[in-house]
Amino acid sequence: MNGPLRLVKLTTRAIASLTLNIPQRSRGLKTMSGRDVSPELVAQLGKPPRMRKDPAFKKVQTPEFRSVFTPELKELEALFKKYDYELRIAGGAVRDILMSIPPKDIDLATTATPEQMKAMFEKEEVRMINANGEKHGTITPRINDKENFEVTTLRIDIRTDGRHAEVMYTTNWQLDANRRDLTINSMFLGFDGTVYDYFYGYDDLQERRVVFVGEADIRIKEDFLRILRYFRFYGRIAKDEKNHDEATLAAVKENAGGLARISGERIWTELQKIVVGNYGSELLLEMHRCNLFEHIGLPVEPNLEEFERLCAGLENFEKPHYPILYIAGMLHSVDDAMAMHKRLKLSAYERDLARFITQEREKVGTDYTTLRDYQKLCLKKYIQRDYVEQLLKYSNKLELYNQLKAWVTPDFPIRGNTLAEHGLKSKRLGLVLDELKLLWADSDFQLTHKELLTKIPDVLEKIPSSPKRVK
Ligand SMILES: Nc1ccn([C@@H]2O[C@H](COP(=O)(O)OP(=O)(O)OP(=O)(O)O)[C@@H](O)[C@H]2O)c(=O)n1
Repeated sequence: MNGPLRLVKLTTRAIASLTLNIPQRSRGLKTMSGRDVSPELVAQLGKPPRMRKDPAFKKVQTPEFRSVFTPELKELEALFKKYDYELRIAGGAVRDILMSIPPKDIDLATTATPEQMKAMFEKEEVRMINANGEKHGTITPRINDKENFEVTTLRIDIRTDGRHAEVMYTTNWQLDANRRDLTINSMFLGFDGTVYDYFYGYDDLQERRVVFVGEADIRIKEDFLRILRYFRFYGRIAKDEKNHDEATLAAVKENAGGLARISGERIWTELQKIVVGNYGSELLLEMHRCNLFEHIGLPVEPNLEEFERLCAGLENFEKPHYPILYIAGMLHSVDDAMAMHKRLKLSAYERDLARFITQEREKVGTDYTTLRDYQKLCLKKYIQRDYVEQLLKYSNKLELYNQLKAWVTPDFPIRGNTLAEHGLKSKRLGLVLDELKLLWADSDFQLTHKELLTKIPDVLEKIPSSPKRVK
């Protein structure tokens, strides 16, 4: 979730009822200010998730677990212990450790409130950084001027609007687990190696099963980006490309429109990880079947045939590939590329590559056949050499791709200012330069500075006196 959190206080009765997710307890819930608890929350109480009777069960002592214990983390743990607050590793890091993957970063969860943490760190003279995090319930101590840790207070989402959450702090670990997206992301790990798993995340991880905590529909409505997170983690965890939980897919389909409310940048970040991950192409096709495309800037009726051809061809090339390269296969035209850019806010590089590929791909095999053709393309002013290499990859031209990769571009013997000295200006100068480069390429890059200058009159003959703007 992003955006600031708003805190509300609930009555004791309301809190008690949240603990167990039992429907009858949801009736008549009020916040302390007398407001009704959100309908989503009440709905959430509608069906209790699969819950473990004995959630604290396993001692993990894998190398991945031990490797997270830097002296700084140990020091932080000792501090929380001294003040009698509980501290555990939370979410994604637990999932990774249990899969014997060293976690990228370690999120920590605690029973201490942000205020309590601040008081503790101030007293112990521990510097805190990123004061911004506080409005998200996260304090970031920097230990020994060496390592930062994000510590988030246990919380419950009281009210959500699909993007932001209104939260309440709690000291109940199960309630915090209950607000998380997937069962595999809902576990905690104590510093003695105990796994705290309330919703069978451990079993799901062993079985490579990707499901939401409780009802998928509710979890997705809390944050529609979770639709894409589902596909991303499916790629990371599942053993088989077609082993989706049917109820989950149904909820994804049902809530597809919610993605329209999520920012392009966040969608693109997830989408990129999905396409380059395991089963990337199959997942993209599944996302299409779930009617997600129109909400994430991709064509409602994508170029499936081209996409299939592209994915098969890319197998012949060494990975990784740019995510945008896969996506370009789904597009029919330059207009599709620009519409996608408008929605997803691609980088300038990605936008131009998508545009270049959709514009040039039909010329491969017709206008462009030899290595020389591609070398000439590389020499054009607005074309980066990398685009041309990507075009060859895209078109499954392995041999030409390798040849172009091995080609060292020789130095063009003429500079723009030499032409300026010959009275040529701006656009016309650029066009002459481009033409001379083509002649130079045709001479196998042999024409000298002097020889090229003698070609200028011929070149000028070919160029209209007031050229149209070239894109
Ligand atoms: N929309 C979201 C985003 C995050 N989370 C919870 O917050 C944790 C941390 O989120 P994040 O850092 O985004 O993902 P990770 O699970 O750590 O995955 P990654 O390794 O890709 O960072 C998740 O594990 C999950 O418990 C959630 O419930 N819903």
